[in-house]
Amino acid sequence: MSQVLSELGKILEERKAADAEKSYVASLYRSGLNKILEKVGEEATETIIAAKDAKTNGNNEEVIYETADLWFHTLVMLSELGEGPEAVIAELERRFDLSGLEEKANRTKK
Ligand SMILES: N=c1c2ncn([C@@H]3O[C@H](COP(=O)(O)OP(=O)(O)OP(=O)(O)O)[C@@H](O)[C@H]3O)c2ncn1[C@@H]1O[C@H](COP(=O)(O)O)[C@@H](O)[C@H]1O
Repeated sequence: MSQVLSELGKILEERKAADAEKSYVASLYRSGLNKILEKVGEEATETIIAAKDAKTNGNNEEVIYETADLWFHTLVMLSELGEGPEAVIAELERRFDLSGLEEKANRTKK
């Protein structure tokens, strides 16, 4: 797993005990799951807009920035639910040798 994701997962866990006045992540935990989900929604929308703009202007800088915001907020969401980035990495690893179509067919069988 990416060292950055792993380290960030640890920091997010540590921030559960941090002062919400001094830490953005702690302030999100204090606000609760609905606020975190609102941020995930906001960042997803901003990412979509940035991707459309990138296609038009040929510059990917903004879409990379917004995608980082989106990934970050989804990691905070998972952390709030007691999960870390390793769980998502493990799920992606599980899918490695499966074609997307096969994986989708397996999903509907569940
Ligand atoms: N990777 C990030 C990261 N990415 C984005 N953000 C914050 O996410 C917010 C993005 O939301 P917006 O763009 O909507 O900004 P905003 O208008 O201030 O947000 P709202 O007031 O609307 O909630 C900004 O405040 C960014 O600073 C992040 N904040 C923290 N991290 C990581 O988390 C660690 C812990 O952060 P703290 O808890 O703040 O110490 C940091 O060391 C970083 O590694």
